[in-house]
Amino acid sequence: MDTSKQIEKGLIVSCQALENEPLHSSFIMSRMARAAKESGAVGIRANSVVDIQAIQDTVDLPIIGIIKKIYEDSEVFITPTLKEVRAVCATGVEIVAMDGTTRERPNGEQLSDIVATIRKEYPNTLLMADTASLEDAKYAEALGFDFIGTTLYGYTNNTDGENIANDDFSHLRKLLKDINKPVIVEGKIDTPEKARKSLEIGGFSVVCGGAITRPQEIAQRFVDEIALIK
Ligand SMILES: CC(=O)N[C@H](C=O)[C@@H](O)[C@H](O)[C@H](O)COP(=O)(O)O
Repeated sequence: MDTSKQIEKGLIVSCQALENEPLHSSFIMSRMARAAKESGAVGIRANSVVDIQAIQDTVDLPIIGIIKKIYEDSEVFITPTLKEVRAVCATGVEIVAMDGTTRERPNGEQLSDIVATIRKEYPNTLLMADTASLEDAKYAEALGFDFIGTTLYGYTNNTDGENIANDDFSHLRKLLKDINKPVIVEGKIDTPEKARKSLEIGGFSVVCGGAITRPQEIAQRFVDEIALIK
């Protein structure tokens, strides 16, 4: 089945727990993915080859695969170099997501070269650009990405402190005006209402992570609310 059709107007659940998080475990991430599927999610986003493989063994939903890796010489950390992009593609995921900002990449690599190489080596893998700004999104669209994600809005120096829901989703609205490729809304979508709004405005699909799969974030919201009565 066509991956785009499968994920259109649906919920993609990001099942990620880094080494420093309580649920860091491929087994647990695979169970998170199963729970997401049982709830009607249409796709999964996952970090690392081992997590992707565990999830592939557990659910038959399309996966957006990434590898987070820190390099000393760059702020880019989501599937930053050709090496990680290749490793994600080799798992057979339907979509590989990578940093799609205009920032300098590790080892002086160019995003245009990575895209050209991967299109040749993995012509069937769809490419998603994790962007932070309208400028990034235009750049990624020009490079031929299949999906533009809002993933890094609020997470770069020039967007620090921003939130996708601010000002009635003004950033998303601007993107949708200027970008023709499908926009996947991701990052800080922490309520069902925000997820619905993202799609009503014109988002192609919506990715939710922490609000579903990071219990420490979920519990914190309860604790913070309760603290208000003291
Ligand atoms: C900025 C960054 O590192 N984002 C990562 C990208 O894969 C994940 O840590 C997020 O959980 C994911 O984007 C979903 O977002 P949220 O958890 O806010 O729903």
